[in-house]
Amino acid sequence: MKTILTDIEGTTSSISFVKDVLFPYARKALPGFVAARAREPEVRRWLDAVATEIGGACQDDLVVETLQGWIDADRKHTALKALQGMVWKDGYGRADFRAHIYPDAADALRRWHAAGHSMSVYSSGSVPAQKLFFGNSAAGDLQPLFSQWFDTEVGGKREADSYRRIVAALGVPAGDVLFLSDVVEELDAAREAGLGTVLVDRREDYPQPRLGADTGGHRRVETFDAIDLAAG
Ligand SMILES: CSCCC(=O)C(=O)COP(=O)(O)O
Ligand SMILES: [Mg+2]
Repeated sequence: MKTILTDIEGTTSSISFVKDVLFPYARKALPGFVAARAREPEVRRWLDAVATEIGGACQDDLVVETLQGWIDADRKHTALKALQGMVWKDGYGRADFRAHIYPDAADALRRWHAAGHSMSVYSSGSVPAQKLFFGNSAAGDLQPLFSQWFDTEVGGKREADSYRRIVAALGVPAGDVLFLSDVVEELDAAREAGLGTVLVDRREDYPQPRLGADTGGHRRVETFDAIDLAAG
């Protein structure tokens, strides 16, 4: 029985939804969110982490500007991702948007779950953001399909040690885990840790198909329908 570990952006869901809907929402809402909630310990902790990184004690306004710059640069910084998740909670709560999921991904996830495969998520988005994402998807509440959730608090997605830690937490042999991602460097790190890998190369996100050397030797599919769990 395979254990499936999946990335989100560019894999189950479109890059455009994250870049064109979630990021602008967070960018706009951040100043008001920080003004209203900066004293809450879980918010303060991450604001302070950003302040430390940019040189120590500074006004929250500067921290907000820094975070907005990181959004524009698509930095996968743990503090930014944690704060984004808190901001998006309001958006999902008010039904301002629902998370995009490719129909083939939603169908396959439901099918694999019904067949008894264990499924987990590893994304740069914070664990609370991941749960909100799948709990409020355009295909309905998919959160119950997943058993474990991992973000960059376990380590960077391009580092083999992160996958070793995930495999230890999953409690199965590395070779029984299949990692799905749109990023070859992430798949390289997972393969180094002994996981099986599939490059999800979606035409909508990557108009130029990645073929030959560009696949890094990973199995390549364009949709989840083409993923053969029996292939090893
Ligand atoms: C699930 S939160 C929204 C996605 C996000 O912020 C992100 O950075 C996704 O990166 P991924 O590792 O899923 O490619
Ligand atoms: Mg991705």
